[in-house]
Amino acid sequence: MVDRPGLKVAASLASLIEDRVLPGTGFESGAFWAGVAGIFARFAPWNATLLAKRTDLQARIDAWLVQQGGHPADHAAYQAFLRGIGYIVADPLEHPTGITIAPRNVDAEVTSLAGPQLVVPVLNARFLLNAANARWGSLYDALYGTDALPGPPPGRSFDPARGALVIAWAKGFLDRAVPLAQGRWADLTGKPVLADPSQLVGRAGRNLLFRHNGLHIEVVIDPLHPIGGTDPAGIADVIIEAALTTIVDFEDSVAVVDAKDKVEAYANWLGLMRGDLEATFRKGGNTVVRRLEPDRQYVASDGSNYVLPGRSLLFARNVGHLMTTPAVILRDGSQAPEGILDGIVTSLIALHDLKGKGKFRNSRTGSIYIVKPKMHGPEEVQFTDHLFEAIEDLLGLARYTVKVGLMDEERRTSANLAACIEAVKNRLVFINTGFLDRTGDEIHTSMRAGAMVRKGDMKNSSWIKAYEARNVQIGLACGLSGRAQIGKGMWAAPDRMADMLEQKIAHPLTGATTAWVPSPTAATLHATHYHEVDVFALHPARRAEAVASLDALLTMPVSPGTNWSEQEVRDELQNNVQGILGYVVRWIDQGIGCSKVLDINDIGLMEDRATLRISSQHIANWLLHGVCTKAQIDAAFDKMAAKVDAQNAGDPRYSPMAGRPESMALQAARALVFKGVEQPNGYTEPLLHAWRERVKAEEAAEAGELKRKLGA
Ligand SMILES: CC(=O)SCCNC(=O)CCNC(=O)[C@H](O)C(C)(C)COP(=O)(O)OP(=O)(O)OC[C@H]1O[C@@H](n2cnc3c(N)ncnc32)[C@H](O)[C@@H]1OP(=O)(O)O
Ligand SMILES: O=CC(=O)O
Ligand SMILES: [Mg+2]
Repeated sequence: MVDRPGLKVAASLASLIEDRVLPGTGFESGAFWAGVAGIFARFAPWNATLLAKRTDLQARIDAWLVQQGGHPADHAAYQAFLRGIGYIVADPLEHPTGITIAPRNVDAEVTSLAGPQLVVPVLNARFLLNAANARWGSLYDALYGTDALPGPPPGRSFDPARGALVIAWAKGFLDRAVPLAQGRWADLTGKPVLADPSQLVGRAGRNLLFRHNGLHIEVVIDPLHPIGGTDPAGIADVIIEAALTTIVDFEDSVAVVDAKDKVEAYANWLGLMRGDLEATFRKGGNTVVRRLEPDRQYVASDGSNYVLPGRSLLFARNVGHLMTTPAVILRDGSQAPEGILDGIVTSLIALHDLKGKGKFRNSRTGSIYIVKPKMHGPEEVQFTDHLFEAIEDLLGLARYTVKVGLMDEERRTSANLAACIEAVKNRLVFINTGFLDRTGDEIHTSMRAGAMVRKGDMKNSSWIKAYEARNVQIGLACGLSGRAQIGKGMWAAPDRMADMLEQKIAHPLTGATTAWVPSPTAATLHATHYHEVDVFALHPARRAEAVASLDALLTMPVSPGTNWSEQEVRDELQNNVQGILGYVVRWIDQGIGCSKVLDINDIGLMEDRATLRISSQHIANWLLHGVCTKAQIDAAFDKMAAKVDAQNAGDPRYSPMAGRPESMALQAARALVFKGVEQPNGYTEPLLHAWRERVKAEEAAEAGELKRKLGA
């Protein structure tokens, strides 16, 4: 650690900031750190007070539910109780003036376009670059390489029958998005004549650029290409605008526990904001160097240049208010709140973009986009608003330059959504239903109400339907249409693209202007939904709907009975335990924060800290209410440890867990379940961090020992 005015800062972080971030921003290091110390002095105690309030409210809810003897039958009494303890506050939409958000200088990707939002873990430069470049994706590749179309997965050599299916699908899509004046794209043999010629907005060589619902589609015409050569119109590919926005995730998809990890994360964000991030890796026997794509150049019909962004608009998801970081130590010797540090450093780094110091532009309108997760209720959102004001003052930025994406993923936020929106109304750029964290919080908040329904049945609960509907309805009532995104949650089955194509169209149909996808391929396929549905045209009808009731939102997913068979209980436990172990073992032992983990049916599911929160809270709930015994959970851990070991047998860095009670990963996984009831809001971070730090300390000690031996 090195001393800086009012703080101790990890040497690696001080060096990143002073040697690589501050130069070019116009800030001098001493003044910068003094300003940072001032922000911590003001906001760290406030942050602690907010966390204490979370604990206090949860204790009151627990006590009330115990006193009621479980799920209260009387909705009115429950609401009155929640209002009495300050869990529910006054709804600004009930005020005659209502609220209309008013963010300024927001990019078109957020205000007036509807399309996919990709999420990418910040620690993986190869994925980060791929995500930023996922603004454009090949529809042919996305269809050919996934299960989007029927038939066996493609092998090494080109399968012409599958190729024909791909082309038929893509041309069917063009028929709907860019219809021809006569006939179908499949029958085209020459130049297309469009039903609406104004859809042709540019050309690049022979390629044609079309626009539909604000999104672009480039039809690649190349008769010399192996595919184009066999196509009657010479069409070699259909490239579509895909991930309009991407969230660079510092939160639930990464394992960041110390200064070294934080510096790596911030350095990658710096590379994105400066435009010089590179990743070199081996793929398919070749060395690949991946960089950010430049903007795309076309010629409009009047001969002028038509330039389109080559990259997705990037947001940084900071961590929430809960955790602290050893990267900065405050004057009283305590660790700094990590969310405050993230806010300061990610904004500071984004100055490189704002001041035009980078190779490319991220925000063309001069905004910094930060997603703030896991906030509980309006006071916590207001805290973020004030923190961002202080950061703007520190960095000499105009008020409301730093924008916020508000995750609606905790119950107290859903129950007070309009008040939360009001708290950041001048900087709000999205609301989003993070249904995974939200499910974890649903279980934890009502832990004492009774045994929850099975995990798979959660999606049919009345609370989740009300939650999803209210988010859109309240968003529209607060004027988000045309000003900010209304977003839907993650498609957590990255290999199930046929299912995604079938189901995720529901997101734009409900009025969402964006929805999360786990990969560039998923972004390309999901983008087609925003051609099928003109989301903005649906908004007036959605806006006219009555907002789903608060009572429905507050209805707890407690099972009406617990007479599950022994087999059903075993299946439920094993499914949850397998997900927990498969995810935790990589987090703890290898520092991997987001994984594709096989579920009990061998389907690879995206697991992150939010899905872990659900699984661990669910088992903790069933144990608390006697649906299962500790012995049954132990048996599930024994059986699934062996299964997860077998699934990872090909990984040379993997340490088995079965029969090894000393495995730190296994101990962490067990603690998440057996100490689940007492975890703050059911979060998994405190235990994950503690165990990962132990593994890192052990590895460092072993490395030191080896060095000593080699030196001796
Ligand atoms: C509840 C929440 O908070 S959800 C938000 C947090 N979740 C996420 O961020 C999920 C992001 N997605 C991912 O991390 C990954 O897709 C995983 C872990 C789910 C699967 O990863 P893998 O098993 O390695 O994926 P898979 O082998 O199918 O594909 C890898 C290829 O896809 C690309 N890819 C996969 N996901 C992404 C992504 N999110 N962004 C960019 N590229 C990606 C990789 O770059 C790689 O391509 P390359 O070889 O050309 O570099
Ligand atoms: O962050 C997203 C979620 O679903 O949780
Ligand atoms: Mg979340």
